[in-house]
Amino acid sequence: MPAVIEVHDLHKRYADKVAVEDVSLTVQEGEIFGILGPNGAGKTTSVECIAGLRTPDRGTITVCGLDPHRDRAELTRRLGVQLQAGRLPDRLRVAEALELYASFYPAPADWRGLMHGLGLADKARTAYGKLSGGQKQRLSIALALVGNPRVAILDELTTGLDPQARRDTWELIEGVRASGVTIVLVTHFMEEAERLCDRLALIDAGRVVAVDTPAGLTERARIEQRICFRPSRPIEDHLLTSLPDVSGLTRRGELVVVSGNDNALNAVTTVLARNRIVAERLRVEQASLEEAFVQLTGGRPDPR
Ligand SMILES: Nc1ncnc2c1ncn2[C@@H]1O[C@H](COP(=O)(O)OP(=O)(O)OP(=O)(O)O)[C@@H](O)[C@H]1O
Repeated sequence: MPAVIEVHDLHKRYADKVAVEDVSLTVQEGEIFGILGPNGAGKTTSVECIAGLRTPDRGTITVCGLDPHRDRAELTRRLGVQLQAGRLPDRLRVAEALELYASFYPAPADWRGLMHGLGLADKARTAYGKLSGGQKQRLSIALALVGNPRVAILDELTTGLDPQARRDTWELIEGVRASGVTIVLVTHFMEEAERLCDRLALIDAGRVVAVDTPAGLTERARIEQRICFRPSRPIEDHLLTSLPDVSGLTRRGELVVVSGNDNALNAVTTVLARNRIVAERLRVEQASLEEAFVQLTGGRPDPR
């Protein structure tokens, strides 16, 4: 698959603050590429440089073979951008904004279709200043897509949306990807990253700490599984902690929680069976992308 975005050694500082220390990444055609990281990691600065909205201090960027800074006008026709701080004049109505933006492009998307797809049809005549935060957010997504871009950069796509609107937006984005658009998605939501992204870059303190599929990142963090159960009869800890596949055991009330490697479940159930103990309410908790995030970046995802 050809690369649509290539970033090498990106570096950007604001006065005395280094926002991006060293970011290199490649986005392939047709993929949804996620950028994940704690607050202040440099995600927005990186995508603003990719979109040509900021000039890097160092490093090279190409988007569809163009230099985002030098070839800005040319790139605008191929790139749709939804950024965190997007704002429109308060009196501009939803349909007017979409029609206006569509008129900037040689081959725009069907703006009415986008308006319907994003649940804004009944707000067509509502002024921007009267929209709720979630409606403004949906309009900014529609405006990013109205030019029929080859590449779309979406920064915090669903922040501020309720769970249903968030799921509807995910479906819309999957539809956009199916039509061949390459998408770069900055997100704080692990569920969103897992559901939508083919690959993810984890950024921490201005550097890329890992690039992988969501499953690959989880695996890379080598997080153990946890086996929780209520023993039908008392069990002594050492029967389980002495197993080579088990690394720890804690108790939560009546529940026993055993952590260990991939084989721990097998080993634990064998010991239980041998001791005629039934594991009631047995549950295996797998590692999550969120745990991988915490382990790889040392930070917590912002739950906004
Ligand atoms: N215009 C600016 N002037 C000065 N410092 C800035 C500016 N924009 C961002 N920064 C700083 O640069 C660093 C990276 O910011 P950036 O917005 O790129 O991070 P982020 O990963 O997108 O964060 P968030 O998840 O909170 O949106 C932060 O420390 C931020 O305070």
